[in-house]
Amino acid sequence: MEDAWAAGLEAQKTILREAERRKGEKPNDLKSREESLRWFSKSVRDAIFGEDTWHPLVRLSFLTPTYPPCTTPLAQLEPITIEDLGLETHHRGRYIALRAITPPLQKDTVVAIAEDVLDRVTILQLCLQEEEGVRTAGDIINVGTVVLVKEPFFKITETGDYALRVDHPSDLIYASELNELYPREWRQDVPTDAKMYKVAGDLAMGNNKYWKAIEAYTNALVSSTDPDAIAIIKRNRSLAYLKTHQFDAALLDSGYPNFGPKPSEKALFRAGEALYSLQRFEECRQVLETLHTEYPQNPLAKPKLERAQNRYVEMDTGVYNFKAMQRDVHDHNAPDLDYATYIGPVEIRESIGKGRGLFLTEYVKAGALILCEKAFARAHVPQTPEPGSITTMLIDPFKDIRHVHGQAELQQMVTQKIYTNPSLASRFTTLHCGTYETVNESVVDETPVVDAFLAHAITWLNMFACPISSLHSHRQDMEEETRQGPTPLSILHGRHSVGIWTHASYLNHSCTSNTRRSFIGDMMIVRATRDLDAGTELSFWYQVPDFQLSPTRGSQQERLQSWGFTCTCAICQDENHTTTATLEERMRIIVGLKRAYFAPTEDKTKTQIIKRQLKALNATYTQPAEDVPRLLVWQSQLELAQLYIKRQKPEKALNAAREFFTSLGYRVVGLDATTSRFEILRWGLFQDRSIQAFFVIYNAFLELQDWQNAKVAAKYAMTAVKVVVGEDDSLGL
Ligand SMILES: C[S@@+](CC[C@H](N)C(=O)[O-])C[C@H]1O[C@@H](n2cnc3c(N)ncnc32)[C@H](O)[C@@H]1O
Repeated sequence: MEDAWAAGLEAQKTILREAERRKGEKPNDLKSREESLRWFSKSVRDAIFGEDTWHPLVRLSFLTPTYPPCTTPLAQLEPITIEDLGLETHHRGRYIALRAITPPLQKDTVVAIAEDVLDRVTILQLCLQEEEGVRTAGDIINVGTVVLVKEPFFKITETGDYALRVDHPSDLIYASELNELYPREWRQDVPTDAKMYKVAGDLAMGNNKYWKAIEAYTNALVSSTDPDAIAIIKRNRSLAYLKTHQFDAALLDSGYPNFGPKPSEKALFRAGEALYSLQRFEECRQVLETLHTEYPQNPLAKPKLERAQNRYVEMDTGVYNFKAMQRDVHDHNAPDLDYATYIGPVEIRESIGKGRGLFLTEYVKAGALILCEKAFARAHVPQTPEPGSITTMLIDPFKDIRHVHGQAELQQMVTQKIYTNPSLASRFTTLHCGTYETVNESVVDETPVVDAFLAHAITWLNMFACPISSLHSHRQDMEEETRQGPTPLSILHGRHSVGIWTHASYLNHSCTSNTRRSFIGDMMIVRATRDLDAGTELSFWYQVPDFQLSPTRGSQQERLQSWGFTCTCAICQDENHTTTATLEERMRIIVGLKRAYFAPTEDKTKTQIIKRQLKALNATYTQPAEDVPRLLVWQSQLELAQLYIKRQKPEKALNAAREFFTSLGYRVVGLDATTSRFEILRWGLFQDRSIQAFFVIYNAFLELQDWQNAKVAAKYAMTAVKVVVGEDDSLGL
């Protein structure tokens, strides 16, 4: 099966790569209407029986070479028909009017057969349309739907058929009969009675057909002159927009911010809902306060106002009910949480050699909350897929890149989000896009111009993998570790859903990072991992620098390759200056350390061997650990400390724990025979397992009956927990 799949995929990629040769050709073998309908019926049958793909559990979609969206107003484009379309050609300066003659087939794209005004037919492929839950394929296109495709792209598909492919959502215009570009040939005697359209809209609303309702209300508005009727139609359309997640349009139709002398209850309510969904909590709170004051009998006014107030407080203070957040994720299995974004004391500015970066505007202590950010978009991928569930795969046949799992969905989600809610677009479109060249126009024909390829480039460079909750993964990792011994860090990360967080996206990578990200559902929490001065650039790991897993020179740079930069942090620079012989020597010692740890010898012998080998390992480093944290040392150092605790040697455990922290560049006092209180004078490179190291110290002090120092260790352990799982409120959950 796998071989056949790989061969099938390769064949499709070859068709796409070779298509370019026929660029500009007007094919003389266009399918007739009957042939096209037969092709469509077969495709539907194959889709039903899972025979439309080389692998029944993989849904493939293919990227085409990038091209910009149309930025010419429709009125300045000239019409074209199917027989004049050239293959692999973007028909700049043209538009084509098409009418669907079949219902849609939902594959990786929405597919239908459509005719032009000369009765020729073509396959129409609509890419990156809304998710089925927001808009069904039948609402996107159906028999009789008339669309105008701007600057149509006619191409050879991966199956060798010809299709008109629409990548940019803004290149697709739905034409109503009242639109002057609606082809004359298809015009019927259209009633221009506003009342009739309004009734049609109301009926559609009653049947939960919100897209139809929007179309009918829009037609009603075109032919309405009565201001009262217009206000009512707009309020109704506002609700339809809310139901279809078009919050900008819903807000506009509600009349916000000018509700007039006697604001309507429905207008206030709908404006409140739209503002809430756009996360404009301060304005939302004000509108709902008016609603509550003007219409105290409205049963929803008070709870909705309280909800908006809670979001406002979170946004303003960074104080969250983390326990409730964790409950939402675990008990209610709801990865998309209803909380506000908090942006701590940070600003975006230039970071030399790294583009822009995120910088602190004030001093913060280790563990401080920097960001608690709701995802701009998040594609959920279950950790353990249900048997038989479909994997989506986005293939770039020209660069031979595969984007698996949530990445294809994420691109679709962000593309639709910025198209349907243009006020949110700039948060996303201003993110780093590498070398992708963007178009200048953002609005044409009063519609946002959405570049699907820009969305792809940004998604690729800015997305992060996320577990359903870091608390949950941390517990799983701990259980795994108890059963099997330490797991390499890289295995613990990157098996998750993916998302975009538009503020966190400004953090650059450093292997010597000073913050850590964690997740609760779709909330990303970024905390400082050390005390940091104002003006410090914040960084986190894009990839964990796990030199134990891939010890060869340059392996970390390889892991970072897809972001298109070379890390020049102190650790990476030091690696460049270290001889291959030394790197090999370190790996020999590491192998010896692992062997010693898992050997069936008694703990006393084990500790002696580990101690000796750690000494040899430390001797291979030339730079002080405060400048270059020793990523190959800390893990064995922690194992040594844990062995001493097991052997009830608290002083030795404290000493080994001190060495653990020293190897990561920390400066600590109070873990030796001195009388100083235990204290971290300088924080080093944070590792998740600092939690265990603090617990070693805590247990050692308990054994020594040094309650004061045990308390200090417990406090540090809680800071570490907060950094790793995002919070420390729900430890008892
Ligand atoms: C998520 S964005 C980070 C913000 C980005 N610097 C900007 O200007 O918007 C990722 C991109 O930042 C740059 N970057 C991140 N870390 C870097 C580093 N350590 N050195 C150089 N460039 C880095 C790379 O271009 C990478 O593709």
